[in-house]
Amino acid sequence: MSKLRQIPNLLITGTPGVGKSTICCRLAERNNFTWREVSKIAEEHNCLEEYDPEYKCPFLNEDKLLDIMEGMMAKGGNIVDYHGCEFFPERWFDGVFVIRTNNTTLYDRLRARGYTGKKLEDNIQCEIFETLLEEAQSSYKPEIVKELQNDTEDQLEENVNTICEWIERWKEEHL
Ligand SMILES: Nc1ncnc2c1ncn2[C@@H]1O[C@H](COP(=O)(O)OP(=O)(O)O)[C@@H](O)[C@H]1O
Repeated sequence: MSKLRQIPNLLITGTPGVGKSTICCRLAERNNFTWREVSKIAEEHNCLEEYDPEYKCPFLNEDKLLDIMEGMMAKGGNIVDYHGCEFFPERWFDGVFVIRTNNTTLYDRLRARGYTGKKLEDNIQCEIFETLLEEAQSSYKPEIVKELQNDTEDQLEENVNTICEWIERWKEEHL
């Protein structure tokens, strides 16, 4: 599938609060790419099912979501934003960026978002145990997975520049 694409598809993943949306929004603007917020797509297309009382969030019907997204991904130019990565088809992505944040910074961001109790603790643990990094490394070829630290405004700027440069390089290599 990637051979048919003239512009790449990217996956921006990481624990909630690491800065995925912020990065995706800037990337989409600078590159004229489409930002695909998976949680929003799932909500808009009724892919969310019964509520999980423990995690205070609904279950995702992954098969239904993938069917809906398949057509969107065909042409390239998509930036997919989600706090999970193992259930997407590997062929969808040319680059997978795992965004990381140090624990105390992430704690403050999630508290500011209103997270408390188990939900807060589980997300901090997810970051400490590098869950999303491992998930990405076991789901995609190592050469397309990159880890980016995103604690400060300077790093945010740097990360957006790094990904923009990566996009330009990919385009040159796939002319
Ligand atoms: N590099 C950064 N430096 C400072 N604050 C940041 C940075 N990246 C994101 N933030 C802030 O952290 C919060 C969570 O970011 P967000 O993009 O919503 O994360 P995610 O989409 O991964 O859940 C937001 O308030 C955002 O403004």
